[in-house]
This record gives sequence, C-alpha cells and structure tokens, in this order.
Amino acid sequence: MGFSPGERAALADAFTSAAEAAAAGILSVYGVADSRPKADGSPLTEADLAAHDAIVAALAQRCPGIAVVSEEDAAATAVPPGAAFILVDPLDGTREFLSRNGEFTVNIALVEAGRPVAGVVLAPALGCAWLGVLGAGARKRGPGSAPWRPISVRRPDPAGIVAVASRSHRDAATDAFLAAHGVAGLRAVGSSLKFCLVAEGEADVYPRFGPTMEWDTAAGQAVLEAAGGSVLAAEGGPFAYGKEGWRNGPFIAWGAPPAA
Ligand SMILES: Nc1ncnc2c1ncn2[C@@H]1O[C@H](COP(=O)(O)O)[C@@H](OP(=O)(O)O)[C@H]1O
Ligand SMILES: [Mg+2]
Repeated sequence: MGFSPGERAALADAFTSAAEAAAAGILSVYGVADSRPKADGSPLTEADLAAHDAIVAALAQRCPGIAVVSEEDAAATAVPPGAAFILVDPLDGTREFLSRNGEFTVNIALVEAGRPVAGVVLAPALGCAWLGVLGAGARKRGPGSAPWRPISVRRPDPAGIVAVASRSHRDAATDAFLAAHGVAGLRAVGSSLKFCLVAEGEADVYPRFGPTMEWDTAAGQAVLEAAGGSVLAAEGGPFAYGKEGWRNGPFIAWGAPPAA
C-alpha cells in the first residue's frame, strides 16, 4: 500500500531538511581552495560521504522504517519486495563540483511501486531547491531568499523546442535526437538540474541516452512529473525504478506536450 498525499508531502518536507543538512557540509568543502580529488582521502570523497551521512541520519529521525538506497551504499541496502523506498544521490554532478560551476545537486526521492512520487532537488551553490509531490504540484525556492512558489512546465514555442543535455556526458545518440526534433536551442547543464529547468518552464526536453543510475534521476523525475511533465523510456513506456543494479536505460524527459 502506498502513502497518502498528505504523508508524501510530509516526507518531501523531511527530504528538504535532510538535503539542507547535506548542503551545509558540501558547501564547507566546496569553499576550500584545494577541493580536488587526491589519491588518498580526497575532499570530494569527504563531501560525498559527509552528505550521505547527514542525509541518512536525518531520514532515520524523520522517516524511520523506510529503506534508504544511497549512491554511497546501494550495494549494502536491501529493499523488501514491493515496499516503498527512498533513493538518495548525496552529490550529483561530480565533474561540475570539481570544476566549480555550481551545477551539482543533492537528490532525495520516494519511490512507490516503481515510480518516484515525491522528490527534492537542492543545488547548494545556486541557493535553489525544487520540490515535487505527484498530484500536489511542484515548487521552487531561491535563489537567495526567494520563497517557495509554484512551478510548471511550459508549452513549447512552435518555432522550436529548447533542450537541455549533459554538460559532461554527451553522446552521438543525444545529438541525433536533437537533430531529429527541430531543436531551436540547446543548453548544456550538469546534474539533475536539467529536470528542474524543464519543470520550471525554462526548457522543453531533456534527452538522455548515456548511462545514469536511478539515484541520478528519481528526484528530478518527481519534480518534473509533479510540474506536469513526464519521463519515458527512450523505446517508449514508463521509466521504472527498483531495477537490478539500479542502472537506468535511455530516457526522454518532456515538459508539456506540444500544442495540437
Ligand atoms: N558511465 C557511467 N555509468 C553510470 N553512470 C554514469 C556514467 N557516466 C555518467 N553517469 C552518471 O551521470 C551522472 C552525471 O550526470 P550529468 O552528466 O547529467 O551531469 C553521474 O552522477 P554523479 O556525478 O553523482 O556520479 C553518474 O551517475
Ligand atoms: Mg549522480
């Protein structure tokens, strides 16, 4: 049995608090001049693990009894068959973190029956957060002190759609998709921020043919679908979660369908 809409919303609030705790630790390392990977105990690894620890501790307090699958310990976590679980990427956008362009995120999502139904994406360096609860809409906070406000996908401009794609992991299949869909503009962006840009109506589509893991996409998908968009497997059909090894196939994340 799934959670009620009210329970999902309460969990999303708990995810926001957990992500904020992680962000504080990440930013304390991000601000250090030599936060570059090193062979032994790199600051990046410390940021990842500190964020993971902060999230797991916060979730244990606020949402006990729900299995937590995090990038940092996915192999060690068992989810009871059919049970809802929480998917966590404590620091998505490793390369962007290293290059210090701000395009990295903390991601926490609730998965029920193979679908992300609530999620939070928080971008520590940008000072923004996005939250989505399926059936209850999506909202954004920030940058700075800008309060939570509703967001939704936009209708594409008939003159051509705007796409977002990975900054660090582009491939030929993505380029072929862009060429085939009359893309009028393309923005290269790191991490799950791409889902958020589509969700808030800054772009129309995010095609992804290269590899991702379930924790890279679950929270972004929850935000996007709560904002009126959809994520489909590239070959068609739903984009399912809880797969063996947590590895995703290719997908297309859409905003609103084009006007008929
Ligand atoms: N070869 C590969 N196998 C699995 N996942 C990959 C991958 N190359 C990139 N990714 C995933 O893509 C994410 C980055 O997305 P993007 O390219 O959109 O910024 C990475 O998240 P992390 O940065 O958390 O490792 C990583 O999980
Ligand atoms: Mg990731």
